[in-house]
Amino acid sequence: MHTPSAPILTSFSNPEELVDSLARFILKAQRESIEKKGKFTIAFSGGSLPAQLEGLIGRPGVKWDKWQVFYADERIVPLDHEDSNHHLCTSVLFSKVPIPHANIHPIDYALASDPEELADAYEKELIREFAQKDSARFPVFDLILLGVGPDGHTASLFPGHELLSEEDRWVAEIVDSPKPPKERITLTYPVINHAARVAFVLSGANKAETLREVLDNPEAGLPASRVRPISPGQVYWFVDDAAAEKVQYPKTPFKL
Ligand SMILES: O=C1O[C@H](COP(=O)(O)O)[C@@H](O)[C@H](O)[C@H]1O
Repeated sequence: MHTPSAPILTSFSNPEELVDSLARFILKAQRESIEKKGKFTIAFSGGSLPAQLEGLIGRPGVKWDKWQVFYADERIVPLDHEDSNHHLCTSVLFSKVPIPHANIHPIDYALASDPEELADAYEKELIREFAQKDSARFPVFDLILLGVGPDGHTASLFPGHELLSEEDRWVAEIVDSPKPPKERITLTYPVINHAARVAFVLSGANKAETLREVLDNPEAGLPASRVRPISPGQVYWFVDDAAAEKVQYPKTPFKL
């Protein structure tokens, strides 16, 4: 009944085409969400992802005032620190578009000395946006944008980590991240897998082996393989040809 749909993989031969198609995809998701609910809820990752979003800058039709932006994961560092995903997204995208400040939801760094409290506070921020936790078991993001590290981690869900089996919390802290900085928060699988859409964005030959393992060998259970939104949710992969070099998984031409 709630069997996840198969991931949709699209590979692009040039970077401009990837960036433009991703922006068009996001715009369509935004349009559908605003038509239904009058707003667009989206979660951003850090790493290499924000640079792929430049197709949104200056694009007609983006209703920035309707966006509610959260982070799929965040490093527990000051918001203007070079390791902060919020800082990265702000410098690459948010500072260049007319998004109201109040529509962006960063972590509360004042709680940094207690990562669990910080994660709980971020969960409360989500509850305020999405409804009471009791009435809505998990929030349904309109779109979650994810990257994948070479080890197959996504958001701050790392291979072999106990957080991979979190079933209850919306947001969890991690204090032993194998990739620095050690202290972070992350959306959990129940949240990611309740999203209406999840889009992975991946580029470069250094991700080719990871993509092969994630899509051709999901039984290995790498964190990115476990992202399978329940129906009618859908997971999309936007990759370049270099990243797609080794994968056997069938590719689908891009269409909106
Ligand atoms: O640490 C992180 O890594 C992942 C992957 O980063 P990438 O640079 O290999 O794309 C990223 O998606 C996540 O948000 C970040 O905190």
